[in-house]
Amino acid sequence: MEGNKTVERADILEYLAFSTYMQGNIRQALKLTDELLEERPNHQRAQGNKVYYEEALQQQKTQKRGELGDFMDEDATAVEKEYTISESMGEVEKWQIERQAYERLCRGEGKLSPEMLLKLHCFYKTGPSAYLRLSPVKTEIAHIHPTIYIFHDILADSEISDIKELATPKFKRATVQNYKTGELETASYRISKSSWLKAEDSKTVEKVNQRIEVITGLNMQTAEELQVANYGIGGHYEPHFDYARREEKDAFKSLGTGNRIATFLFYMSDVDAGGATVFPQLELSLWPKKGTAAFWHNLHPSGEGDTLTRHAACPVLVGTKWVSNKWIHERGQEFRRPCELDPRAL
Ligand SMILES: O=C(O)CCC(=O)C(=O)O
Ligand SMILES: [Fe+2]
Repeated sequence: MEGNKTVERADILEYLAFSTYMQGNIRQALKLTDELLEERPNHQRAQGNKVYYEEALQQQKTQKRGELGDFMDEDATAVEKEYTISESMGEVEKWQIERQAYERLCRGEGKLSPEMLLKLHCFYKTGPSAYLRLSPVKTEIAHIHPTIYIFHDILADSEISDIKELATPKFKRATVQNYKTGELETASYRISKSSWLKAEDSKTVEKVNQRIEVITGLNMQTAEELQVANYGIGGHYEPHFDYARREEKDAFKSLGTGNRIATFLFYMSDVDAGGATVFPQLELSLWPKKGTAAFWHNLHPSGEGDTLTRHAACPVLVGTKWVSNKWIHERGQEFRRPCELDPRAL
């Protein structure tokens, strides 16, 4: 990419401004146009667009005052489209803040605090099982409280090709669960293709499941099958929890294995640009690297959901992104990750 100088920065800024405008974020479109004009003060279309965006912004402000009250910020256009229905202003504002963090982290502009950075470290995980003693796993701590682990060189290229080959013929558009009706449906906030692989499907899938068990110390008997997902350009999954909240109707009921206690996420490709997994409340972006995996607990040891684990898959900008997820459930972990009475215990 670095060597490819065929596109002018000014052109990128112009297109980016227009597409940002089309998504409803006029203020950002104006900001990008100002940036373009700083570089090219005589850019005619940019001069015209600036006036146009300024007027649109003014118009939007007047409209919004009528609809939502004086304190609504103009940046909320995109928010409004999906969120006005019955949510209170507090919810809208929260959504807006999260949206800004999501976009910032996707651009790679997250900043972990110096205190956090001091605590991050790497080590070889050598126990407790004999497997790990013989074959230690390169482990990186990417965040503390909640602890987010990155395991390096955890999948071989040959295993990745096997998994891709098995998954591809079964791909379907990915769905989400409607939290009111419990139905699975497609949604514009999750764009990818996915399929599920059983351990019985192949020796590779069976071995991969065993590896997750050894590394996490958690029981795989109650885990979901291995989900494989592929994101094309623009593919993404907006901020969400992997675990079910109390108000969600019958989530995971048919499985009978409780909530999703933990997530194990394999990266099965590098991504040329975009495609990070981001945690908006943690200032954390994880960049896909073929053969690595991320792991975190979604629930506190009390069984209470850890809201800080809310995360998203950023849009792929260049290239394609492959991941596979193993969602590990509560049942079967009673002695491996014992409960705590304190709801917030770590
Ligand atoms: O693809 C990613 O980076 C994250 C995917 C994810 O969060 C999910 O499928 O639940
Ligand atoms: Fe997720």
